[in-house]
Amino acid sequence: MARKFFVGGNFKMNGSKASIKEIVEQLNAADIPDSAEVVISPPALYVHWAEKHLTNDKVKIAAQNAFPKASGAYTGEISASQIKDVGADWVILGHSERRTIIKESDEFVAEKTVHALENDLGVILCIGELLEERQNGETVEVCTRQLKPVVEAVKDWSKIVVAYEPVWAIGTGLAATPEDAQETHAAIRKYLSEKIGEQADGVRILYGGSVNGKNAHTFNDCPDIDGYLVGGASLKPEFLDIIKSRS
Ligand SMILES: O=C(COP(=O)(O)O)NO
Repeated sequence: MARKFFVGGNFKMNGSKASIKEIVEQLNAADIPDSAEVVISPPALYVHWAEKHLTNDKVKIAAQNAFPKASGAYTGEISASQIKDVGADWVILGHSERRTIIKESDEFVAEKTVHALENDLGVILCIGELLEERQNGETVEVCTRQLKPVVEAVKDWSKIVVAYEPVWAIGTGLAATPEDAQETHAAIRKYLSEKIGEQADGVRILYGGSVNGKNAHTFNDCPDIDGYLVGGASLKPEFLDIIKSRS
C-alpha cells in the first residue's frame, strides 16, 4: 500500500514569537511537494500564533500534548478541544521526553490517544527504547509494550501516525542506521498487523532521532519508514531539505 510521506517538526520547548513566525514564513514561501504531508509542532503557547501566520495549506499544526479531559481543574494542562479551537489538527503524544521526564505511563498515553481521536485530532504516537534497553536486545519488546494499551483501546487507526524514536538517537547527532531503523519499523508493522489487521498497512511509521538535511535521504529505500519526526533540524532551514528528501 502506498503511504504518503509524512514529516513532523517537533519544536519541543524552543522558540519565540519572532523565531516561530520566521519558520512559518519560510514554510509559507516553500514549494512543498504534493507527495509530502507536513506538520509542525510549536510549544503550546505558540500554536495559535503559528496558525495565525500560516498560509501554506500543505502545512498543518500539532500541539505537543493534550490532557484526556474536555475541561476542568487541571492546572497547566490543555485539552484536545482547545487545541482544535485554535486551529491545530494534530497532537504529539507519548514522546519519550514525557514518558521519562514527566513519567507518563503507557496506559495514560493510550487514554490521551483515545481522547484526542474522539476530538478529531490526528495523533502522532511516539514510542522508542532507551539505550540500555537496546543494549539488552529489548527494543521490540519495549515498542510493543508501549503500543499494547493503544491497540487494545483504539479500533480506527486512520488518524494515527506512529513515530519510532530510539531515545539514544534523540538530540545526539547519532541517528540509527537505516538498516537498524528498518528492522525495528518492520517489527512494529508486524505487531500492528497482528493486532489491528490490514489497517496496519496504511499506518505511517515515522523515524525520529537526529534526522537532518544530510541524512534524511539515506532512509528513502526503507519500505517501512514512511517519514520523520524531526526535532532540532525542524528549527533550521534544513527542515525544507528533509521535506523535499523524497520528492
Ligand atoms: O525527539 C525528536 C527527535 O529529536 P532530534 O531530531 O533533535 O533528535 N522528535 O520528536
